[in-house]
Amino acid sequence: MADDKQNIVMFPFMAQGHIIPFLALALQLEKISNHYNIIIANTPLNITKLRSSLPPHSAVTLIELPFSSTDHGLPPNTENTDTVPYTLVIKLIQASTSLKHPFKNLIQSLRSHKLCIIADIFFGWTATVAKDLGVFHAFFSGCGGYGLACYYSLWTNLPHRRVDSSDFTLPDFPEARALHVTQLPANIAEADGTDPWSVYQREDNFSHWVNSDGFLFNSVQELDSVGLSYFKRIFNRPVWPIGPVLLSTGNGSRGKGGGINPDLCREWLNKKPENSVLFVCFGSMNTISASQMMQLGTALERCGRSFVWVVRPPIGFDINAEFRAEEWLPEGFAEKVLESGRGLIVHDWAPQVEILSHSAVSAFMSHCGWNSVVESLSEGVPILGWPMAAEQFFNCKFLEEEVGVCVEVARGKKCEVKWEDLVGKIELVMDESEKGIGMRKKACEIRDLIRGAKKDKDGSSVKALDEFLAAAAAISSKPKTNGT
Ligand SMILES: O=c1ccn([C@@H]2O[C@H](COP(=O)(O)OP(=O)(O)O[C@H]3O[C@H](CO)[C@@H](O)[C@H](O)[C@H]3O)[C@@H](O)[C@H]2O)c(=O)[nH]1
Repeated sequence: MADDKQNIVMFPFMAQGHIIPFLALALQLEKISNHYNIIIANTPLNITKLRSSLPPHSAVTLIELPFSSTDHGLPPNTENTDTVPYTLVIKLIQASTSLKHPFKNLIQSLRSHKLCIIADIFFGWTATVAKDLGVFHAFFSGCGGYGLACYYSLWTNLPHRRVDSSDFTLPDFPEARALHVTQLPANIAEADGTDPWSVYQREDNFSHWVNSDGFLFNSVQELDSVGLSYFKRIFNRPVWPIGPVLLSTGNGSRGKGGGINPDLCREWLNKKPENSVLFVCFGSMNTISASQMMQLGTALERCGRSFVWVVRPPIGFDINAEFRAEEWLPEGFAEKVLESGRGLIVHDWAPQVEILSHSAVSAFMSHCGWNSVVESLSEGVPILGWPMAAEQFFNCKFLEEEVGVCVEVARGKKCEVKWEDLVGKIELVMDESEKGIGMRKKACEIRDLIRGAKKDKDGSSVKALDEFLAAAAAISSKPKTNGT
């Protein structure tokens, strides 16, 4: 690699929701300038998948770090959260610390060049590796500032363990106001500081964050200032909101490869009137319970709206197994939907960015994963929030209470859901009611704000990325004194 170029080593956690924004950022950096050698490091199977997602002329280099899932008590070939049930995700996370030595070796081998590391927020330990070797390091958060602030504060303080009531506040993030215990992901609700999740987050992850040089966020300053300022306050480090970083149409197949041909999907949407379709999708790794699925199916049947619904086997079944519509959906639902053409049931994976950008789509029922949030709001599509895990509950709260572009329809993978309630909320957002009109208008305002952040050289996200690259170049050009 040419010496005058800066090497940027990017290291996402092994989950589609993390790899997608890293790949999007890698392609954006590649487009901005040919002064960078962009390297994405990951485990062999993720690298294979990434290779097929790279555009043909991309010069992004992919580097495999050795990893054997069976060494860590995981099933063979388990290298991504999309192939394991949620209960095994912690094992995969713990196993990821075995990448420390290969990662350190990689960084050492590249140290004679200008070098910068952009690592995942689950890989806190990379900041200490970087500090030891005297290499510039930043985290890139695929989560928004507000959601991650709540998530970080909860793990580090476990405030819900110290109160008797169901409502509580965050000691270092009062801006979030009251949280309710039902808004906690299962692993935080159960955490006591000694469980495997707490130990990983506190010891292998968060305790290393002080060693980083700053934080990149797939977010927008004008939208997310409160959450972003939390990280400036806690870490006294620069925060660069550079979003939205999106994988646009034409990047070939992503994720699991696609359960529907994007052309067919587009043709189906082309036949629908503007603003008439509800899109239902719960991210790259989540699904709902069998009873929730039945209620949602009934709601979609009764509400009379057109819809695209990405389905996966319900909780308790192998998420990658074949979908049994006759068992998990209301009787005759799939046939009726097909005959009437009112709905499109997509198995496992749909071209989400393309669907959300279609003018026929009016609302998005989503688990509020942050990629989904930015993809939706970038197109001015309001959200029916059904948070399920991680920081999704706080994203949903933020979007509903602070931004006004979301209505929460359900909470978690175990809650009781009634089809009548779902229909009511779908109507609320999609109807010509005052609330629906207001929410859609607000979503369009946020879309314009987001687009403004990426526009020309004065957009806040454009400037933030320039500032980050300048900081990385300045620090990584200095002669290294520490590290061996
Ligand atoms: O059928 C599908 C399903 C998903 N996607 C894409 O997959 C990504 C999903 O990301 P996200 O919406 O953020 O959901 P998760 O996969 O659940 O994301 C994880 O990572 C996010 C960012 O770090 C966190 O906000 C979430 O809580 C965490 O679960 C998005 O780019 C979607 O466009 C598709 O293209 N088609």
